[in-house]
Amino acid sequence: MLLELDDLSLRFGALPVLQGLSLKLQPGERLALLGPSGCGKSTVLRVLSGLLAPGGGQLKLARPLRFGSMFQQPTLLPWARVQDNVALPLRLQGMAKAAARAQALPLLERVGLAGFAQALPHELSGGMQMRAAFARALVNAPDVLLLDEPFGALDEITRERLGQELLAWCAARPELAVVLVTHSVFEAVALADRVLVLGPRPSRVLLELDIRRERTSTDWTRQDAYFALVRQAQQALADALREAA
Ligand SMILES: Nc1ncnc2c1ncn2[C@@H]1O[C@H](COP(=O)(O)OP(=O)(O)OP(=O)(O)O)[C@@H](O)[C@H]1O
Repeated sequence: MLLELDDLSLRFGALPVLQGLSLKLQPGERLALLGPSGCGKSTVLRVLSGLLAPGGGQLKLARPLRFGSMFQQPTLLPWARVQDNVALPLRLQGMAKAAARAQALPLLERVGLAGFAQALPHELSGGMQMRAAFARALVNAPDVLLLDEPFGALDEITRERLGQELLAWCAARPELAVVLVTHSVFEAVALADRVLVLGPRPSRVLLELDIRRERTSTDWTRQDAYFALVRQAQQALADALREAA
């Protein structure tokens, strides 16, 4: 076990957001979180990374963990070159500029942006900016990647391609664990090993789907089992939305 949330509860002032939420993450596992808008998915990511303290319950870490994060917007510094944007987490850890830049370069190559190291963010397309954000999330060799709707603002084709690149990256780094927040049931079942459907606020886990048991190595998103799991998650989500309404 890499990390565990045990019976988490959290409120913002008078607003109870999470109540009795438990989850576990194993090394190398990809976990997707689905749930109605505002149910607290981003809040769970903030608790996992230590940005928010649980109100009740516990966050247990197997050891001190490194986290990398990526959001719906690339959040690149507009005045900094792509290479410096990617190197930023290392600079914030105190690494010297030259060393941080050198460490950023192979990641830029890996995400297909080697030729754009000296470009400014506005010179990149939306998909390329997300690639730069992906490289930045990976530059400090994280144990856990926290992804908050990272492909949500992209067109369908770029979205699918980046999803495939995420899977390729995970295959190359078998120890890397991922928590993916998404609104897309299709994306969750396509990319994750396990899918958790959260209920309306105060939120807890309503349904857990184990994708690994069913997943095929090739053409997974064309299999009947894929669509059966998508339907199951859709049903749970529809129930949660009805409850929320
Ligand atoms: N810092 C904060 N202060 C007060 N309320 C907050 C804060 N952060 C989030 N909230 C509230 O907590 C609830 C959960 O927010 P959160 O962003 O975690 O939901 P979400 O499930 O990620 O939403 P969405 O799917 O729409 O992105 C919302 O009602 C939100 O308004």
